[in-house]
Amino acid sequence: MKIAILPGDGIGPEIVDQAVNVLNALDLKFEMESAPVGGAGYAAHGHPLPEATLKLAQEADAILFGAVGDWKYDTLERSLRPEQAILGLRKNLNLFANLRPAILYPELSGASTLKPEVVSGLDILIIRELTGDIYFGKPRGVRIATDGAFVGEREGYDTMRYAETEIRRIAHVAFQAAQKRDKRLTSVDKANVLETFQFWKDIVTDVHKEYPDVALDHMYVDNAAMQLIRAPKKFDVMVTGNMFGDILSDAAAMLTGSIGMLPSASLDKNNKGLYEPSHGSAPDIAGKGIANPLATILSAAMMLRFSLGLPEQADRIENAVKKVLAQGLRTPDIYEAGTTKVGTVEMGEAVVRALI
Ligand SMILES: NC(=O)C1=CN([C@@H]2O[C@H](COP(=O)(O)OP(=O)(O)OC[C@H]3O[C@@H](n4cnc5c(N)ncnc54)[C@H](O)[C@@H]3O)[C@@H](O)[C@H]2O)C=CC1
Ligand SMILES: CC(C)CC(=O)C(=O)O
Ligand SMILES: [Mg+2]
Repeated sequence: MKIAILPGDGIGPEIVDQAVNVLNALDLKFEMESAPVGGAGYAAHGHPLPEATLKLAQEADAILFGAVGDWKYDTLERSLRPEQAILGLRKNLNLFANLRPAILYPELSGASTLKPEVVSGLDILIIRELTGDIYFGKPRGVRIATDGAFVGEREGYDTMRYAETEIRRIAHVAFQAAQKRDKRLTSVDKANVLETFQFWKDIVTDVHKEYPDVALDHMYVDNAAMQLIRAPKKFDVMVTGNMFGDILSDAAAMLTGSIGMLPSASLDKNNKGLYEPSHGSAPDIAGKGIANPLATILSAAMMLRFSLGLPEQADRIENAVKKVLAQGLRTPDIYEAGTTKVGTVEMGEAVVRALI
């Protein structure tokens, strides 16, 4: 089995190193090949998603991805900016289904900024559509306004759009995921304002006819953001578009104690996938050796479960993570008085030691 390793920028290489060590410690003899991506791809080959990197990703059975982005590239023209690498991989590989499980490990109930009783026992799944919406819609750009109150001025514009097929296929993923859990699905939209999301709501409602055993409700995204903080345990599975999912999943991350705890799987229709933490390249802490590698290690576990058909090995990694948390080891983002502060490498090494 071949795994493409794409560390990327900022803390990407630091956290991916730890996940690779954990995978190697399983002793399953994976074939792993690394390639530069994001700012690192631009620096090496003049493009954030070099051809050879895309080819490696296409040929591999699964992809382990760190993060891309670096302030020093923020002034490049958009097509050359690091973020185009992850957007390009998602689009090229048809990774339309992004699964972001927000689980609070009991040991971290005090690490969340919310009261323990609000978050303890939290186990929700956010399903984010990943290859459509305003992130990919065209046209987009900056132009001279030709109508409205600001005619003649420059205006920025993007296009929000969803095709019926795109909504149907993510709705099926969400209903099927709900069937395997508590059979409750919340579809998050902004149907009160946006045509795209009225259409989304109508299609999800139609797909629901095929899943009568799942209870479906609809919620506006602003309310959903509030409810996630007020009473997050009321949710089971949430499904939403690309942009709302991006924002809500970062909010959900804090329910788990830290964005450094939230893994993700981005899947195509055959469960080939790219696995990455939900966070970015964290340039503010890059190179300091303090990034939390657990979201990336847990993403590697998701890779074993969803793409490589090795659920027992995924369990091994997840149990090892539980064990190191029970041992009291904490990177600074999840540190509390009475626990032991460790760095990225020490945390990764502890997970390797905890594998049984
Ligand atoms: N999939 C990807 O590659 C993504 C890339 N980005 C890019 O990352 C760069 C930084 O973006 P930000 O908005 O700052 O988001 P970010 O997620 O990188 O960082 C937000 C905050 O969370 C902290 N943080 C993130 N991951 C952490 C970890 N594992 N351990 C401890 N603390 C952690 C950071 O230090 C920072 O204070 C930008 O260039 C952005 O475009 C952002 C999100 C996803
Ligand atoms: C480049 C961004 C769309 C990445 C991001 O924020 C995410 O996937 O969560
Ligand atoms: Mg994001």
